[in-house]
Amino acid sequence: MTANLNINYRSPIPLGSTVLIESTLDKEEGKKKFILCSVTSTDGSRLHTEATALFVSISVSHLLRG
Ligand SMILES: CCCCCCCCCCCCCC(=O)SCCNC(=O)CCNC(=O)[C@H](O)C(C)(C)COP(=O)(O)OP(=O)(O)OC[C@H]1O[C@@H](n2cnc3c(N)ncnc32)[C@H](O)[C@@H]1OP(=O)(O)O
Repeated sequence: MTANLNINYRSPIPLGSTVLIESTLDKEEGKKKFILCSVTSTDGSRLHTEATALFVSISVSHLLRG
């Protein structure tokens, strides 16, 4: 479950262009997974977007609680 999501938009993505999206597991602490993500041009020369996210593992009952 997404607990936190931060996105920095560094440069516009031209409509119709192809981009490279890379995401990596930065670290894991118990139920918490910290993810890094970037969106670049396919040759990697231009950074479009970078993001960090925290995902927390949950049980099904967490969802049912509402
Ligand atoms: C350009 C790139 C784009 C990238 C796009 C990517 C696409 C992604 C797509 C995204 C699409 C989105 C679509 C969607 O996903 S939609 C879903 C959106 N998310 C929700 O609705 C989540 C609502 N929140 C909850 O259900 C609960 O709060 C959760 C499950 C998150 C935790 O409740 P739970 O009762 O289970 O656990 P806990 O409260 O004991 O916490 C456990 C641990 O976590 C730490 N903690 C909790 N919250 C935060 C926080 N905000 N910052 C920092 N830390 C936080 C907390 O301190 C504790 O740490 P520790 O004390 O154990 O060390």
